[in-house]
Amino acid sequence: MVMFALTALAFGIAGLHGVWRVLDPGAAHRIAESFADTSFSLPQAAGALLVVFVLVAAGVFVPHSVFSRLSTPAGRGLLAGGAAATAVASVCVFFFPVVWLIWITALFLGITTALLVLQAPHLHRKPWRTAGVAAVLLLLTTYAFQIVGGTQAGISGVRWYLLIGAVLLFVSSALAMRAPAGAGDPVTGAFPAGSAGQALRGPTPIARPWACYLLFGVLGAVLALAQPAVADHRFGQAGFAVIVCAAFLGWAVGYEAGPTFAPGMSRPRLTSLALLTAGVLTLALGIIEELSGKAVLTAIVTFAVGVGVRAQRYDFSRSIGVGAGVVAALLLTMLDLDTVVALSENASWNISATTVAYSVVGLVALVGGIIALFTFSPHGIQGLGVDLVHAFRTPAVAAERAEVPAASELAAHATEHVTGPGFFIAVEGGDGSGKTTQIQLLDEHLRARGIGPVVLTREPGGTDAGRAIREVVLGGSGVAPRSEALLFAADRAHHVASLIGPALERGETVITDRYIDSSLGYQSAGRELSTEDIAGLSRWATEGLVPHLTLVLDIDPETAAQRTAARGEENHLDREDLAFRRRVQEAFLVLASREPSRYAVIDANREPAAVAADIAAVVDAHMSSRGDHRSQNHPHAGGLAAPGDTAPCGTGASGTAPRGTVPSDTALPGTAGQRHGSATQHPGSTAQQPGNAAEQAGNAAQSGPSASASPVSAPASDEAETTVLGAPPAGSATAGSDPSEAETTVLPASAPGRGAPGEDDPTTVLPPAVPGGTGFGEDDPTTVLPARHANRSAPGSQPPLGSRAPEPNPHAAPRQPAGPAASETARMPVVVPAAGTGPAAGTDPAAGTDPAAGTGPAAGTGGDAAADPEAENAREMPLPHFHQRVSRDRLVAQAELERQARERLRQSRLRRSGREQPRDRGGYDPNGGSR
Ligand SMILES: Nc1ncnc2c1ncn2[C@@H]1O[C@H](COP(=O)(O)OP(=O)(O)OP(=O)(O)O)[C@@H](O)[C@H]1O
Ligand SMILES: Cc1cn([C@H]2C[C@H](O)[C@@H](COP(=O)(O)O)O2)c(=O)[nH]c1=O
Repeated sequence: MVMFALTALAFGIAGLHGVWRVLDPGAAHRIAESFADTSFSLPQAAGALLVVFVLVAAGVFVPHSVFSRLSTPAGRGLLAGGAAATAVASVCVFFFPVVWLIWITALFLGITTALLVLQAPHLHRKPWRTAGVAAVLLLLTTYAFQIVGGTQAGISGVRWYLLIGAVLLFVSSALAMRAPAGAGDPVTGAFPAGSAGQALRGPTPIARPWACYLLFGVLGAVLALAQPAVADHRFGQAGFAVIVCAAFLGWAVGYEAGPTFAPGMSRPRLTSLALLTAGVLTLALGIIEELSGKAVLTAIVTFAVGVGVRAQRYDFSRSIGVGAGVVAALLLTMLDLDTVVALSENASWNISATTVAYSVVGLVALVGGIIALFTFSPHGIQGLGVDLVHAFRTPAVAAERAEVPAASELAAHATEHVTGPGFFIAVEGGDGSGKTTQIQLLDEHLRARGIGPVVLTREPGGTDAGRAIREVVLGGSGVAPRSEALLFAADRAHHVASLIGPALERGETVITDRYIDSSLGYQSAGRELSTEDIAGLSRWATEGLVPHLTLVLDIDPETAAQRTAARGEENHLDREDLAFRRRVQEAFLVLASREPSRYAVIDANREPAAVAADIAAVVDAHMSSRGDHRSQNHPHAGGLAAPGDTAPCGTGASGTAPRGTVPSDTALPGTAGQRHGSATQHPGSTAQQPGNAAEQAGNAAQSGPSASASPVSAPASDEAETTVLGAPPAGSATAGSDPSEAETTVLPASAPGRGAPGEDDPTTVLPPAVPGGTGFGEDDPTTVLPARHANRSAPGSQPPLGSRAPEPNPHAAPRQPAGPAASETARMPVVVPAAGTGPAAGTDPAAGTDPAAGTGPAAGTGGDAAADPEAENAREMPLPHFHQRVSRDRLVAQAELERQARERLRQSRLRRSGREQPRDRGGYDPNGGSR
């Protein structure tokens, strides 16, 4: 907002300046004369600028490895020294503005920046915040000078600006020295606000990041060309500041808006179109010869860059792209070019070096954008029209992708099952965090309190079938990542259906050593599989059952690694490297920060007894706030909650295990996917409003008796070292109970086992072919189209809704034979999973008819995804694709189809009341038994 206001102000001043010039024609003449007098040479200036840039870059890059070995106090001392040295050099430039002094200052500046980034990496993440403020300062300084002394005076403004910078550097140097030791050092269990998404996203490589490099290249070029263009067109130094401000502004808005921008468009396509747009507008930048036009176009170009790069998960250095763009642009500017091309009798085009530079960069981006349109998306240009038509609409699917799924899906799931009155605890944490040890201690604690029965179980391997799966998935060197994900989900499905669900129905307390979050941590954050798919898979496997309480044992990954190494029994996952462990650990923390009412983060670096004491306190608080109805070994003491009951605390539905809130966007916190954690409720009961940790903490403070009675306090933020997350407000919100909210989900990704379209139903919106496949993810390459007579090919394909009993048993899903055998023959070649997208690939008879289907290893070949570049790309774009040519009429009808599908879904949920009886009982004791 500050940037906006200041830039608006600057434009206002520019406007006034223009008026003044119009009112005083002599002034314009004088300015032109003063330029004519100078011996300014653009090629030389561009060369000098290039050296400045290279020296800054050298300073930023070269010493990293040296500095990173320094201890914190030494690093801080060096930072203070660097700032002081830069300040001294800047003062020297002020008095002796010679070019070699400017270069020395540039080198110092680079080194100081490198030191700063090492000490405070978060400062580097959104450069427009810091550089933007500097640009606005420059704008104000140079305008002030130009208004008083004319265009030429703007140059003196730059010198004074340098002096202001020097003073600020002296001050910051002193502050850096005085900062208390340890300030800003990371603490376990905490992550800097805003960095969670980045932390969890981790280094997610994309197969072909060249489009992102090109986008950053355009950004570098337009920034670098601002000064030469200004000199070329004699806009004055303030003109430079205007263009730079516009560039930062556009970039910032684009980057922030990126995840939600054009929600109806697939992300690879958005990136491609952004590149294409940036190319066209950069070309235009070369043609336009007027300041405000240049500034506005620059802002739109950088906006496109922001949107385009943010639409991708990426793991590459933006500095490389920006650096290449800067160097290319400045080298082109050094060409000594100045030609006038007559366009007509009255119009001519002045081709200068900057014009050429803009044009070349724009052309490269334009060509790159066109190539990206064909190759970046797995679909090529197929469906481009659909994406364009739907780009700015927020159909249900697009809305899910953008912002809302958790709440709506919760509401949807809440109507499906009522689980028994038991209490469900999951213990999560990295390998060696002490889960097994703590579960034993918790069991003892509950036993001492007279709470029982308590079922101790684990994943994988809580059941007989699960033990066989454990052997497969953890034995030897493991299986392919996707198989791994499916096997964990398979174990979980059976675990819930045969052990956890029935135990909860009986009113028992279930403590599981790992649950859904482990899949999100290991397979999504760790293995870097799509979070959407992993969440969807678990959601489907568990039919949305989530624990009342999840205890996250937060441990320094190095300590945990030492513990597992000392213990001696390591599986292949235990032996993953530290980066992997860190990603897993951070994923748990992100998940916990989403739903503080359902999570507690415990510092597990401490002695077992201290950890156990915290856990006992948290569990006691949660249990007592629920009425602790099982404390007399009295199964079903709590009974089933009647619709309309109010949950005594926000841990879930009243007396029931909550269903549904499997976070589906863990890779995107702080972005479009920043969906708030939620708890679900039995219909009619109060539901917790989606909200962030801080909001919920705030709510808790004002909440009713249950919250205030709890000995556990809600955290003020998610940065507490040991975050003991307390009970949320009793009547915190009611939004989730609004049936209309359920309607915001069209056949959610969570439900491959239900809601399949009826073949006889012409108004069915095709559900996803794989869990999570509705396209909610940032990396979703598809637009979901309505389809008729299409069959699902998801794991556990279901018969169409129309063929099911009128009152379908919601537990029926897992019983359906999975895989190809269950797929019915498609009457139309509609569902063709993309190459390598999952188990369904190759199962559709239409696969052979689609060119894309045969390209990937999964299309019937069963090849290794990791080995194949195509498959590697598919790994990033793992959602199903609907290769159907869509008629215009159908597109027009889509909104109506979705509405009808929603209505039917809502009706069918309302009708559902069946409940499956347990089929398989088992139990797990970490020591081999159960009690
Ligand atoms: N608080 C603690 N301090 C030191 N050592 C501990 C602590 N808790 C557990 N340990 C030891 O660390 C090792 C791993 O503990 P434990 O098996 O409980 O962890 P885990 O999280 O269940 O591991 P995994 O996930 O690999 O099964 C064991 O040797 C255990 O004795
Ligand atoms: C449930 C689940 C587990 N894992 C991994 C995590 C561990 O490395 C092993 C289980 O070993 P433990 O000694 O029983 O903790 O499996 C996973 O990657 N994904 C999951 O969903």
